[in-house]
Amino acid sequence: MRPLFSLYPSKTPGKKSEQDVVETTMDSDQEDDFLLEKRQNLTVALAELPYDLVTYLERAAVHADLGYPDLAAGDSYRALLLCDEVRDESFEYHEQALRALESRSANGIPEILRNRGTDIGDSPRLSNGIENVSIDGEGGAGAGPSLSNGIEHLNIDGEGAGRNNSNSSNGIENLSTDQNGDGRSHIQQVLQRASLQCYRNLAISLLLCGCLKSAIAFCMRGLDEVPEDDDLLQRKEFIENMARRRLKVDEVDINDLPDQGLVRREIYPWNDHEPNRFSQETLDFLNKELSSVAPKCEVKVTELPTLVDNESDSSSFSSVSTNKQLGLFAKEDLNRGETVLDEFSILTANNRLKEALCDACSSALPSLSENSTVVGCPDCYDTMFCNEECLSRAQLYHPSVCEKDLDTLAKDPDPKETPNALYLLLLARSLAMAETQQCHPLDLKEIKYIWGDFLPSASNAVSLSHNAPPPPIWTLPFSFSSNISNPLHVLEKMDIDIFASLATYDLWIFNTLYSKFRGTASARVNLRDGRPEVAAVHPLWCLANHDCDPNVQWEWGGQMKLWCREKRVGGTPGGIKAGEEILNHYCDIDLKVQERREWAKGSLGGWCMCERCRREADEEASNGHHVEGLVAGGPTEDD
Ligand SMILES: C[S@@+](CC[C@H](N)C(=O)[O-])C[C@H]1O[C@@H](n2cnc3c(N)ncnc32)[C@H](O)[C@@H]1O
Repeated sequence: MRPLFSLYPSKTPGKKSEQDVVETTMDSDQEDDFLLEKRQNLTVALAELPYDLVTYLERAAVHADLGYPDLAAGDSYRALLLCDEVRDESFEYHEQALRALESRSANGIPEILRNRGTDIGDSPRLSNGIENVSIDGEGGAGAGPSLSNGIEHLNIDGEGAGRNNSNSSNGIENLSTDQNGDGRSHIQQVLQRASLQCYRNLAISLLLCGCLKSAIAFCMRGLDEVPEDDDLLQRKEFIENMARRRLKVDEVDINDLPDQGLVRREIYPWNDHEPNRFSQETLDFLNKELSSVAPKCEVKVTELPTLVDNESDSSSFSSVSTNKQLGLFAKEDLNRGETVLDEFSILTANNRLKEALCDACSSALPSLSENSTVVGCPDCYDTMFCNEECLSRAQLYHPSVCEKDLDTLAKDPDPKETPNALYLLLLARSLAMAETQQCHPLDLKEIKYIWGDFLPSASNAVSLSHNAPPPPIWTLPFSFSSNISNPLHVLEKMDIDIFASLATYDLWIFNTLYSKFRGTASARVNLRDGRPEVAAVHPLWCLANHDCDPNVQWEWGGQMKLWCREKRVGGTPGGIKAGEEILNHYCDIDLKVQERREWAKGSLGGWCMCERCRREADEEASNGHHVEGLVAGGPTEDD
């Protein structure tokens, strides 16, 4: 694994020789181990000194070197918030943040904030180490942006082509280091350097995540503070140029810039909450949970076809490769119409502000007639539940959000923001569950064992070599607001100290939660306008795999219910024999094969390869029908 970019200045001047590249490759594992250890030490340091913005900036640099620009942005944003705390005496953590900065600055400007011109000699590298971010192949024959995730293959080139590399040109160097030189205190100077560094970090790291609008917004905020900062000016220009090409416009309106990017979806190397999903211990736990919810079913390890998203990868349907996952199986025969699973979950969310939905299970509230079972929370006026049972279940999350003014969060969103808003609300619910139960969010039993659609860290890594292929396409949707600012806003509303709670509420934890929700949540649409309004994770229901010829049917009211189908597709009688897999359906099975497969690309992660899909695709092909998406050059992710 190699870093995508560096917020630290590199000590190596000039371009790498071939030998350097080989040596770097050979050492990259050791380098990663070193960086991971450094990350761990900085995380421990932050637990001890949570208001130390310098340590946040140090960890941002390590995250960047490890190739996680999203995590670098998260640390830089917390550091920026701490800059505000230092600046404003009336802020809650002012004293702590000021004392931490004073202590870190006692021996001069902290290393991470120093001008690196002296470190790098004649190197054209600028003090933040980004040096020269260029779009691969730009200006070359036929070359252009190559990735759909907004990163577009950013390369670091050792030469500062066409840039003003003067050490005194980037704003930071213009600040006097003389304690009394211009009347400002030493601390104020350190603070100004720090906040400028935060803006620079946020600009480049959010750009690398594909969040161009937020990246440029931070450039502009930084330029408001230090208008002459060459570095920010260049980043802003770079983003504008990239946006002009992507949007194919001459003038860029910041409001039109893309802000939804993609980041790495993986079990982070330091995540020790993720269980071995195939261990006997996990299976025993899940089967115990299943015994009351689906007494005739058991969870087992199974092999599923590895889903692909184009014809060349799936050239022979007869030789489909498989991968190990979990699935739900019948332990006993199940008759037609028989209930297979009946599951309640409090991991639900709804995005309607004035809709009469139960806060716990998100089903429509019964009417408020004389004998209505509807009850309100005795401590806050607005929160309603179907009945006493839902109120009692709500005690597993509601106390930490009761009267906390979170009712309007992500409600009635802009239609194109609806899925993100629902995922944010699920995240908020999981944080409330964790806080109320005093449990790490990743250890909640509703979350710990669910599928996250993670890729191995190695396949997410980005090479820095000059000859490297394009970086991998990351798969976890990411935006500054959904992943960084809004979760912190939720925590603040819950009166949680966002600096002192890193062990439970760090950005990598939010990303892991989002990965799991995106892999398992179901949504319900409002029948009046067809828009998704409710989302939920049912941790046992979501163990059942998809098939376009399902043997069960599902419905989600207050509970998620699965029952055995009367008939299979094609009219054969239903019924499930002991040992057979419970085959759920995630899409409308009345769609044609190509439509189902288009849907599955987004939702399953590739073309559905179930027996029915393969058979119908073969039939269509032999009838000479063009099957959309099954021909080379068919729709891509960008479409
Ligand atoms: C909700 S989970 C289902 C349970 C999952 N197998 C587990 O281990 O927990 C959905 C994921 O299961 C896999 N999956 C479900 N049905 C599949 C199918 N018919 N073919 C291949 N993979 C499938 C896909 O990876 C999908 O993203």
